[in-house]
Amino acid sequence: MTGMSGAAATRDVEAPEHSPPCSPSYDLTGKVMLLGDSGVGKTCFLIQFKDGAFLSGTFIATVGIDFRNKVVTVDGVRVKLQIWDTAGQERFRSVTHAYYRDAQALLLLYDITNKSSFDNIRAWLTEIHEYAQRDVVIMLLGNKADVSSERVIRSEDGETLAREYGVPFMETSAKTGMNVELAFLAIAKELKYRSLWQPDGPHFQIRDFVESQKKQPSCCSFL
Ligand SMILES: Nc1nc2c(ncn2[C@@H]2O[C@H](COP(=O)(O)OP(=O)(O)OP(=O)(O)O)[C@@H](O)[C@H]2O)c(=O)[nH]1
Repeated sequence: MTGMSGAAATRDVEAPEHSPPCSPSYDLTGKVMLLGDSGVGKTCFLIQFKDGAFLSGTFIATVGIDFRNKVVTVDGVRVKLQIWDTAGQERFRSVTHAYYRDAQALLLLYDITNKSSFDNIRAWLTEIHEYAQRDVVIMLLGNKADVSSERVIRSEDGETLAREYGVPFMETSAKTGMNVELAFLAIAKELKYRSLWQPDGPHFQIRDFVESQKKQPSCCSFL
């Protein structure tokens, strides 16, 4: 009933009068995918958002694709985010391509301590443009911002790349939780805005919202 396909989130239709008197626990749904090289922290990012916990210890690569749901409330509207955690390993790409089409939003992660994960962002964006909806919401995230001693990608480099592609950007930490909730909140707000859009209604710019709300890592970028 509340599932969405296509580029815009859908509103729940009102239940017919003969339906049982239970209201759905959300007003909109949206499908979000986490993308990026293996090891950038996609699974940890999702678990931090969903459970407020950080998975440390042995790294177990995702096999194929997995998902979790979480409802966030933005401006009184409950948005159920269905979040798909994809495997970053090359051998699973053909599996994940099939899921791009229905996604309303994509969180594209690199690891600030891993240069190749940053260099591969352009290839990820090419893939996104090939397989995803044209108006999919994309956000670029530089994860592991807590590991400042091993930083190899400056925050400015992330900013510059994001500006080139016209997407919002912030650095995040799945370990400390920095900016994790904000990333999903911004997506939920954008989906709500698109779903309720009216020519004379309020205006929402996801990039401005992210810029005004994002936290910077406690230690500045010094590279
Ligand atoms: N310090 C720190 N470590 C992190 C962070 N996010 C993830 N890690 C670590 O990075 C490793 C990889 O994390 P995952 O979340 O499994 O990476 P992934 O992107 O899901 O990898 P695939 O499933 O192979 O695509 C794990 O050892 C995590 O503990 C972070 O924000 N900070």
